[in-house]
Amino acid sequence: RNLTPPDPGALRDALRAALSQGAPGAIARIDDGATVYEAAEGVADRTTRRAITNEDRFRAGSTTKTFTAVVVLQLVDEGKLALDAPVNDYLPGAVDPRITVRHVLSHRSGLYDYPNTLFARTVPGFEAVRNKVFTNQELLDLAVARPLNNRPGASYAYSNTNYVVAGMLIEKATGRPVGTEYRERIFTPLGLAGTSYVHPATALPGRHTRGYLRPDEAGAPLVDSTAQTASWAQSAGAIISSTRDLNTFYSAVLQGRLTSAARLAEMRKWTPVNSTQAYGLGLRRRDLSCGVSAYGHTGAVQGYYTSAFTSADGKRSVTALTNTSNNATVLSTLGRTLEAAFCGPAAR
Ligand SMILES: CC1(C)S[C@@H]2[C@H](NC(=O)CCCC[C@H](NC(=O)C[NH3+])C(=O)[O-])C(=O)N2[C@H]1C(=O)[O-]
Repeated sequence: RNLTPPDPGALRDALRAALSQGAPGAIARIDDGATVYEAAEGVADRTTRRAITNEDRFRAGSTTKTFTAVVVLQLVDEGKLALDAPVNDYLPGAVDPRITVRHVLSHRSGLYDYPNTLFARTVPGFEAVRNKVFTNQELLDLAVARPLNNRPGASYAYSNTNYVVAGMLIEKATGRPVGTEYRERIFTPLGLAGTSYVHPATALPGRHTRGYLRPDEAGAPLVDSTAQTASWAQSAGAIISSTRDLNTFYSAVLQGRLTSAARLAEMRKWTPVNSTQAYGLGLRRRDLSCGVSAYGHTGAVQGYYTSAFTSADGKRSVTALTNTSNNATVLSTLGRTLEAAFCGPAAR
């Protein structure tokens, strides 16, 4: 399907709206074949007032889940994991014996989402973990202390625990840390020079935007959440990236450059989330108002909201970032960058 050209004005307007709703800064980049559109509004640093640009790296949150799913699917291609095998075949006694690898990648395992407990109170919860280093088992223990949300396979229920388990599967199958697998299987082959996995280091490498967490209490000042281990997230959300790199990555995923065609087809087996959204394996599908569907993921880690999506053929991608979080209005506004990228002026 030939897409209408992107609407740079709508892209800029979406970022300006995010600033009016509390984001100190916002950036977005569209890669449409060889044509690049960029927008940037506001500041990367509220103290120095330095302007944010698309050169600024950021905590990419749950877009990490797509990287993790790609590595798991590569291991399936290599015969080291099987999608419909029980997780416990690889991690004895780890979870309910009915849960399969496919269940965790599609958020249908029923495993409890432990951030609901950790971050029930936003800033106290964050301050309690920002310098902590968790083992995967400690995070899993937080989850299995609670009953399953649903019978494994019965329904969709988003849970970071699923991608902690996926990271454990990668490390068991390869004998290496997930960061090594990300780097050797994805970052280096795709030339993602602005993308890294530095857990548990708290500093973001290279030029980056600071992140600002909005407290629950109305009117309370933003909290600078830039420095954190992100250890609560790891293979569920600790990758650092850039707008350029996430556009390159999602384009490569949908063009089948990282997995076999059969495994990409598995990624695109959809579980409905609502009337306009579905979840595959580490991949979201968003059905837009203009009839176009976009494929990618969103992310929320303290101080950073990310949205990264590409077209069905991977030829047009858009990534956007605001350097604030715990602000549902801003997260919703970030979704407008999809309409700007894939629906063109008619959507305004
Ligand atoms: C489904 C999401 C949006 S949330 C999920 C994951 N992030 C988390 O689970 C952390 C959420 C708490 C972070 C914090 N919020 C609170 O503390 C609220 N009390 C904030 O906003 O910075 C991620 O990333 N995913 C996004 C995704 O996949 O799109």
